[in-house]
Amino acid sequence: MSSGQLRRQTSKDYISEESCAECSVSGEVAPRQDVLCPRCREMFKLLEKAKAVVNGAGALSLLETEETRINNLGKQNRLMSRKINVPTAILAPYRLLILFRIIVLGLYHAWRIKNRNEDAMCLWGISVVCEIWFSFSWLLEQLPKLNPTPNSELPAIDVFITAADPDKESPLVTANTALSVLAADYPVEKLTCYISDDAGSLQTFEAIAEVSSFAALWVPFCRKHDVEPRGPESYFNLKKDPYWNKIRPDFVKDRRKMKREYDEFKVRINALREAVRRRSYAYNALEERKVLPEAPPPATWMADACHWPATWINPLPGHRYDDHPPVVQVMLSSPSNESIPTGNKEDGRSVPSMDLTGVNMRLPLMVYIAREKRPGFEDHKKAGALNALARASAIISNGPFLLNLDYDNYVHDSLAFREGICYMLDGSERVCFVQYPLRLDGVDPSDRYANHNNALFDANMRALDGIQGPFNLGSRCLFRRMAVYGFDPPEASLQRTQQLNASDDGPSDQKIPSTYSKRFGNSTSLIDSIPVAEFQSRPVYDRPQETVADPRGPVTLPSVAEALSVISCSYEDKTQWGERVGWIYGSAKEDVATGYRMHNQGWRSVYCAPTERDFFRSAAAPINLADRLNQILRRATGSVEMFFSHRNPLLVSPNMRALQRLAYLNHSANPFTSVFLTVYCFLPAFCLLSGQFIVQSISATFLAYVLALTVTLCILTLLEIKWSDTQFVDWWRNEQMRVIGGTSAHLGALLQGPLRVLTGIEPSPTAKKSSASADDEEFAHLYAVRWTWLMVPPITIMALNLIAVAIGVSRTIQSSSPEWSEFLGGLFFSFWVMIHLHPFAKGLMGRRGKTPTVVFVWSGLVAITISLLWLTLKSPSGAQEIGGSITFP
Ligand SMILES: O=c1ccn([C@@H]2O[C@H](COP(=O)(O)OP(=O)(O)O[C@H]3O[C@H](CO)[C@@H](O)[C@H](O)[C@H]3O)[C@@H](O)[C@H]2O)c(=O)[nH]1
Repeated sequence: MSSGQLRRQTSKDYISEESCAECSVSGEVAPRQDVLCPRCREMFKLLEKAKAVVNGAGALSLLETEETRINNLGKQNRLMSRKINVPTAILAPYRLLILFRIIVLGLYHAWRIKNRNEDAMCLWGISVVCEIWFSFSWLLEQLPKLNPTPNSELPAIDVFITAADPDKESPLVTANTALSVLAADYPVEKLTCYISDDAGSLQTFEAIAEVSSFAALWVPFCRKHDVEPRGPESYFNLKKDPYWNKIRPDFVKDRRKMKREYDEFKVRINALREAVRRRSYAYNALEERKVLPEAPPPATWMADACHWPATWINPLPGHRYDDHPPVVQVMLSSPSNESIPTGNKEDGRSVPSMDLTGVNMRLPLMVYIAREKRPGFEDHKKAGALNALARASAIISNGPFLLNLDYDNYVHDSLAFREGICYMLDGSERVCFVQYPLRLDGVDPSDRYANHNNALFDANMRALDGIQGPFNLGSRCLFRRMAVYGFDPPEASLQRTQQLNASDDGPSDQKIPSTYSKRFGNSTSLIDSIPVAEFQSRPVYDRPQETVADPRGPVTLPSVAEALSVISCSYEDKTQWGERVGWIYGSAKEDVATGYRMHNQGWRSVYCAPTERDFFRSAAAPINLADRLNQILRRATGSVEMFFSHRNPLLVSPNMRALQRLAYLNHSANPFTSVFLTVYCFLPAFCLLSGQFIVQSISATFLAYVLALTVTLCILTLLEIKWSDTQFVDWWRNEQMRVIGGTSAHLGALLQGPLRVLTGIEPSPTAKKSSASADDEEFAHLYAVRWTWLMVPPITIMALNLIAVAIGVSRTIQSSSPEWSEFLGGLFFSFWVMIHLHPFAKGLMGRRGKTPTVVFVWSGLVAITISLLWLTLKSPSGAQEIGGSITFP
């Protein structure tokens, strides 16, 4: 199939006109080549050629032939995406307000520095430093939002699903993700689904085998009745009427049959754990010896009594539990395949795909991959798994685009792949990846811990889309394979190739593919699959047929053997995988680091987040307070690591735009705000305890500044809510989590980050609550109270503020000359802190008041210690009267 046909397919239903969206010229020629769409650019070149054949007889016929060619080209290559600007009525006041607020902030800080609080220099000094940092931090966050794009109304492959541990990540959830990919609306011969199983677990393998059988029913059902979403769990759990808009009379019968089949499928998947356990050596050993052998790892037998190849029968000394040999197994063959070759085992399953009426229907290719794990080799977690998938897929299917999904991120809208791929094919050869937002199922209705994170997904990422593009967020990201391989964007690549050709020396790894082995490793099949750099700079439709057409032939045994070799542990030795090639190693945030490398090379990314539809959703979310704090801790640790690494955004190359650089700087420096924020949250308590305030007197000037800063912030927020199409409640939850995370997990990250840079210890993964594993009570996990040391600072802040309010009230009431303004200032300030910590307090209470006693003991002790410390510091003589009646020794 030609690229033109592919484009026409992907643009189906979206483009009804032929005019150029970039230059707004229909069939005419605009003067500047750099603002033209590919079609107009061709027209422009054509006129230039015609002019060159001055008055010659050939001019007219040349013009006619070229015109016909371009018209055909134009028809095939209509633009499929367009950028919609934020209305000026919102953007202009938004930018003006930012400017105005910067001026007010400048004046406010000057005023604050000039007007010292001589009575409480300590309070004054700390508050001024904190406020200056907040302004700096606000600037870092606000400036990249100067040029947002609201929504992209747009019309997507080698899909990677990563799974790590079937005990923590339900195989049923992984199976649902795989089914949603297989049922996506994309040409089956163009779609390959890879499931990476880092545990090499037979349980996951057999679940995927079940998927391949069930897909033969599920995919035809989805296509026949056009059902959405195409993950069966989410489809059968839909709250809306399933029969709405369905006109085929056999729908009711088919749906009932599918529901029965899916229930049986679930039972089979859920029974696998026990079934596999019974077949494992470890289980037998446990049964016999009543102890689980620590090492060597257990050998396991498959259902047909064959040895499961991802376990050793005779393990070597030193093998750990999760060590295993590599496995590549083609579970569903591509349409052109006659037989299914397997790596390590001979019993390939071929599943006939029958639709509900008994007619054969083709299914996409599906491959199970477990990369090798051995003692002495670092596995690099998810980044390592993705790099192994990138190499194996290059040999098996070599799709020019890669889409990666966490085990729980299923395709919610069947058009998701088509939409994303349109951005890639639109002549936007500089686009390295298209990022989709994360939308969650199973979050409590009030979204207590801001799990939906709409401020990030709908405001910050959209804002970056107006600069150089959103960050890579780890999952739901469609990559250009060449960008993953670490190549420069087309123009830079072309320039470099030309320079190299001219000078004919230098590090020519883009010119002489023989040096590729140092970069990509020794697999000749892998190196042969990399198209030569020359085609990088040409539009997709202008490249030789073989670089854009389906490169997949039948998956042969030699290619499976080669795929096995590139997923061995030692393959990456002395190569650039994990550094200049593939996903970056050594970072808790391999995603952001990988996207950062690409932006630094001059690539741009695109955000694909239409408001009216969710392309991907996640079936699991950390809705428990402790889990959420640990998730924030892990992410913030990645940010701190980035700050202290050679990827510090202050050191970027000139290829990265200034505002994009600021956005990365804000991302990596953000946890430092926690120090100032924590100190600032203690200030109201200190104010109330001491009877002082952060300014000497609450004057009209001070109030005017506070009012101006608050009002501008409110209007900015309203405008931001408007252009990002979010709700006020999303913004407010985000603000609360910013304070909760800032006073807990971010502080932890500041301790853990540098330690990790020095020691390289990996943080533990995030625990998530899967909606597919139903609890007796809905959102029961939300109310479970679990202790983590990250809770100590916010508990202390709350306790101290409460004690201070009590002391402040008592002193003011009993005093003969009460300092009302200082008291009210401190009270308001304290209230501000407490309402931000409200979700945290609720999280501590649980549902039935089952808060661990340690929480109260800790909070009481720390709060009393700090109060006494403060009073002692205030009164060196050792005795001071507070409020006339309360005295401290
Ligand atoms: O050794 C590993 C560890 C994890 N995974 C998979 O990676 C995905 C993410 O897991 P993990 O990183 O433990 O969970 P989270 O903390 O939830 O990950 C968030 O944060 C990561 C780092 O920023 C991103 O890559 C993820 O997309 C994002 O969901 C899951 O599908 C895992 O199965 C592996 O394949 N191998």
